[in-house]
Amino acid sequence: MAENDARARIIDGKAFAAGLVERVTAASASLKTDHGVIPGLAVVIVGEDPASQIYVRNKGERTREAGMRSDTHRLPETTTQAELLALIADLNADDGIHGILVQLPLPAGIDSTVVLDAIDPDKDVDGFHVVNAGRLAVGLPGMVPCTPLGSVMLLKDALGDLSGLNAVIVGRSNIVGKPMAQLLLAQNCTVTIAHSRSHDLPAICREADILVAAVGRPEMIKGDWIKPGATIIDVGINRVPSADPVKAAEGKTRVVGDVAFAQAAAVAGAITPVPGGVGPMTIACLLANTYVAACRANSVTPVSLDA
Ligand SMILES: Nc1nc2c(c(=O)[nH]1)N[C@@H](CN(C=O)c1ccc(C(=O)N[C@@H](CCC(=O)O)C(=O)O)cc1)CN2
Repeated sequence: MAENDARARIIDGKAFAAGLVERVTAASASLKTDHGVIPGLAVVIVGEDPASQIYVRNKGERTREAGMRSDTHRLPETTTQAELLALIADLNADDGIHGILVQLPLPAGIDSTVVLDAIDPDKDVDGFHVVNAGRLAVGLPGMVPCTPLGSVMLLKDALGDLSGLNAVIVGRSNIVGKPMAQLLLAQNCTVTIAHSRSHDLPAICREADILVAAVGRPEMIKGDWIKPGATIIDVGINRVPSADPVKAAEGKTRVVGDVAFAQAAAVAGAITPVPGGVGPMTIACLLANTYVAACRANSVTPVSLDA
């Protein structure tokens, strides 16, 4: 089979995310009608990072389209940590705001751990607060990080029951790798977290029924690292020069994942594309978390957002 003869099923994260957003929109409308509550999300961005500006604009648009309140706080690059913490304190105290998100990365000089841990854990719709990491680890209800949450939704939709499957996660970040491991453990998978220092990474990956790539290295995971029929979740979003040398010389770029897609798709059973796989689930899950936070703040039982 030629390298680009894809035979894996393509997991359409864009379509799944659109369905989830529809369900969140309907649930939020009922929350307003039945309880007079409009979910409110505050997004804080510091500095001018161009990619972050786009993500934040998209979050604002999606939030308003879902019928929620959206406040965006754009702070200059020169903002001090104390000023940012003061804004977070105000948002923590604002009863109309149920979700607070500080866009990452933050400028050098601001300690993101201190900032994220200043957010009220019940408003921490990113699920990055240490209290939410702890809740996830011990199986208590909390806020679950959006990218891992969306990835598990895609896996359950693709495979049904995940019990007993071997899951290998490549990447040990606090915002993807570690919470992904907790979520897959909760689904009764046998979980391995591998990383750049793991010995014989290809051999570890070849054991995976479910392979989650979250390393941030363009196309690092090759086709011969993949067990035939495995399900691949590619969390990577890497901007690289265009494949067309003329366009590349003009500075044009394209987005690729952490997995060499064509090679992997020739071996895997199912795979998320980049773009259009896990990425769209991140914002859809952010809206879902904001809806759930608004329900909890008003002692309302959230409706199921399952498909
Ligand atoms: N506070 C947070 N900061 C950041 C997060 C986060 O979840 N919380 N994640 C990323 C950025 N991000 C959202 O903020 C994000 C990135 C990418 C996508 C997405 O849908 N990507 C598209 C491709 C986009 C492209 O072509 O450039 C896709 O995969 O289809 C959504 C959200 C870092 N910061």
